[in-house]
Parts: sequence; structure tokens; C-alpha cells
Amino acid sequence: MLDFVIFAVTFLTVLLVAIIWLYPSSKKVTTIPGVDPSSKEDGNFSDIARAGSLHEFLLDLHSQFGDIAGFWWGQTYVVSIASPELFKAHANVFDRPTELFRFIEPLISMQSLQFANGSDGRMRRKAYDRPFSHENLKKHFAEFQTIAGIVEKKWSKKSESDHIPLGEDMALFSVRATLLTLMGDSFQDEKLAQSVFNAYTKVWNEMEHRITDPVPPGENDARQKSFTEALQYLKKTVKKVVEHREQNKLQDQQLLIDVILQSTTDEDVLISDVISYMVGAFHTSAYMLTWAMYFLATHPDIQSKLHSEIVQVLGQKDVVTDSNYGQLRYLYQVLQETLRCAVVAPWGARVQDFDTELGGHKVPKNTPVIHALGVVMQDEKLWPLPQRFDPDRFSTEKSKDHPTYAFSPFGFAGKRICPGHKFAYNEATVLVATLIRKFEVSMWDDQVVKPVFGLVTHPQEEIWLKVSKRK
Ligand code: HEM
Repeated sequence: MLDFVIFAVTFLTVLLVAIIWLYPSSKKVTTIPGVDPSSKEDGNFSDIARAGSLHEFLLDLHSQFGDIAGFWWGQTYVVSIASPELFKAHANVFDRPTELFRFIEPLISMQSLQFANGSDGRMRRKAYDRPFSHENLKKHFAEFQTIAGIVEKKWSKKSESDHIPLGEDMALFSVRATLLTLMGDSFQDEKLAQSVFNAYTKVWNEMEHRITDPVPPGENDARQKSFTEALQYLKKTVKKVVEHREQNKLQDQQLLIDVILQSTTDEDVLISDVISYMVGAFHTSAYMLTWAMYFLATHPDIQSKLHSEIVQVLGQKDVVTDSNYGQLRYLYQVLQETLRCAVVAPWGARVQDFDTELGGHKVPKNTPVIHALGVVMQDEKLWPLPQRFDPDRFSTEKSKDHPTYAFSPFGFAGKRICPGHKFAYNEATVLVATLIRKFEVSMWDDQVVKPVFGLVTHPQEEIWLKVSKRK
């Protein structure tokens, strides 16, 4: 009998030790509340897929566990934070965790700025931020206006019975505006801009697919082939543009592509960084514009107030310039509320290679910390009736009441906030002012617009607008 007891106790002890070692949740060395992994291999991936997206999973997680909570990204333990106070505690953290962004690696490679940490990342950011200075951005208003004119002309030719594909038109504007102002005159060529956009869209869709289904297709799979071809086309085009600039000695200290060219002799770094800025700019700006126009189409009173402001500020001039931009205050509020209400970019992340403390809990070194930007921008304690589109939340008066970091649609940490944030507001201001001045926009009936919260939030299906010329 004693033998059996000794055997049973030994067996149970070994079993317990085995469970502790093999089951990841048991390795937790922190008091942070949160969920256990649903599977040893995939952590909470199946829960994230069931929630619909990482953003929706984080909304649930924080409503259950509060402002700081943990979960499993595959086999990696991850912490998510969702309050202005906790964001403040991370305000100086620069490094970005590789694990959470690995799925975009086939598109931009590990050489990209996206993955550059420490002094390398800081030096690159410092150099690449130059083209985004206020002085330099001012010069782009005229180019944005020319490209906005292309959309305006296209819409002018439509009749009131036409269906306007909103997402497509906003994307084309965003791509052309970015390529022309950051990559130079090669992109005066409309066809080249269009084919870059087509190739980019294929690659991007594949990347988004891999957020919820991380297993890449086989080498001979049609999806993989189309992805590889499109990626090769993008890289070849960037190379050609670089050669064109080098051969014709077109070096311009203020143009992003030339600044990147002057900062590195490594072709992989050069191509990866150029593509990283395309990734950063194309869809984010296009979807901010899409959501802004959608909100205006569904809120005629707000559209009408905005129209009055545009007419009053632009007068006979018809163009947005550096000197009248600042007077389009209500338009700025519309764009801010669009970023908040649509949660255009739902999250960011940081990591530190030493143990730290957050909200009274220990965060073990190398633990990725997600900044749940979207959860905070939808928090009803900070934003009453968060689903309601109300640009007055950002009036000069009310803006004073928002806690710092409550509105961080472009990230906030470690001087690594999105480098294109002012660029995005400027280009969007020019296009929205141009279109709303000339057209009244509304929705075609029977459209159910459902957001999909990927890396960037987009409508599940194309939004079809009705546009009528203003008298
Ligand atoms: C509405 C438009 C946009 C939104 C909502 C947005 C949002 C963001 C966010 C949340 C980040 C992560 C910041 C962080 O890690 O703390 C980011 C990074 C970045 N964005 Fe944007 N962005 C927008 C437009 C642009 C534009 C127009 C460009 C380029 C012209 C751009 C280029 C980048 C790049 C290169 C990074 C990575 C920077 C780094 O690694 O240091 N973005 N953006």
C-alpha cells in the first residue's frame, strides 16, 4: 500500500511539473490578468479569429480584465494596454516587437525601418523625417490640388444616376498623391501609378489574409504565384525609379526617395524602406478619406456645416494653400472624428529588453506590449456614445478636456509616431475641400456598411456614393 502511495505521489508530482513546463500559461511570471491560451501551438489565435479581428478581441479582453491584460500570440505572451495613463508610461519607448508584425515581412523584409530598433532605427527615423517637416510639406499643397482635380473632373462627368465607387476613387487619389510627392516625377505617368497600385493591392490583400490565416499558401498555389509576381513588379519598379534618379542626378534633399538613397548603400534596405512608406501611406490615407466621405454622406447636417466653412474660407480662390489650410478648422475636426470613430489604425506595439513595471504589474523583459489605440478611442468613459460621429468633440473648447493620449490615431510612443501624420491631414483636407465644395454626396439606398478591422480598418464591401453638383 505504501509503495502505491509513493508511486501515486511521485506520478502526480511528475505530471504537475510536466504540465507547468509544457503549458505556456503556467510560465506566466506576472500578475497581469488575462486569458489562458486556447491551444499550446496557436495560443489565442483561434479566439482572435472568432472575435473577427485583433481589435475586436482587444475590446472584449479589456472589457473583461480592465486597462491592462495579457493573452497569447501563438506561443508568445503579450500584454495589451488601453488607457491614457498607461500610454503615458510608455511614452518614451521606441523599439517595436518583431513577432507581431512578422506577417508583413514577405512584403517589406526584415531590413525595413518597420523592424529597425535601437540606434539604427532612431538614426533612420531622424533622416527620413526631414521630408515631412512643415516647411517641406507646404510645398505639396499644389500637387495634392492637381491630383484632387483629377477626381473632381471624373465626378463632374457623372450623372446623378451613376454609382461612384468611393473606396476605389479615394485609393487612386492617395496612391498618386503619395507617389508623386515622395517618389518624384516618374509618377507623373498615370499608367505607372495605376499599375503600382494594382500590384500593391494584390500584395496587401495577401498580407491581410495572413493576419487571420497565418499559414502561407504553397509555392505553386495560384494565390502565392500572383503574390510573388506582384511583389517582384513592385521591387523592379522601385529599382527603376532609383536608377532614373541616379542617372539623371535628380538628388533632392527634401524628397523621401532621395533621402533614403543618400542614407544607405544597401539595395535591400533601400527597396524595403521605400515600400514601407508605400505600405504606411496608401491604405491608411485612402481609408481615412473613404470613411470621412462616408460619414459626410450619412450626416447631411454635418456636410452642410462643412460646406459653409469651405465656401467661406476658400472664397473665390478654389484651392487649399498653406495660408488658408489652418482656417479650415471644422474640416480638421471632421478628419479627427473620422480617425476616432472609424478606428482607422487600431493598434501599435512596443517592446523593452529589460523587466519593467506597468500599472503596478511586472512586465518581463522582451514581452511585446500592444498599444490598444482603438480601444481607447472607443472608450465610453472618455468618449460618451463612442459610435456616434460628432466632429464637435474636437472643437477647440472640448479638445482641452481630452486627456493627453486619449486620441492617438497615429501612435504616440518614443518619437516614433507615424511620420506621415501631417502629410495625411494635408492631403485629405485638399481632397475633401475640393469635393465637398463642388458636390453634395449621399448614399445609394440599401447598403449595409460593415467595418473590417485589419491592420487598417476598411469597409467590407465597396461603398457606392451618389453625387450631385452644387448649384
Ligand atoms: C490616416 C492616415 C494614417 C494613419 C492612421 C497612420 C497610422 C500609423 C500608426 C498607428 C503607426 C504606428 C506608430 C507606432 O508604432 O507608434 C504608423 C507608422 C508608420 N506610418 Fe502611418 N499612418 C497614416 C498615414 C501615413 C502616411 C501618409 C505615411 C507616409 C507618407 C505613413 C508612413 C508610416 C511609416 C513609414 C510608419 C512606420 C514608422 C516607423 O517604423 O518608425 N503613414 N502609422
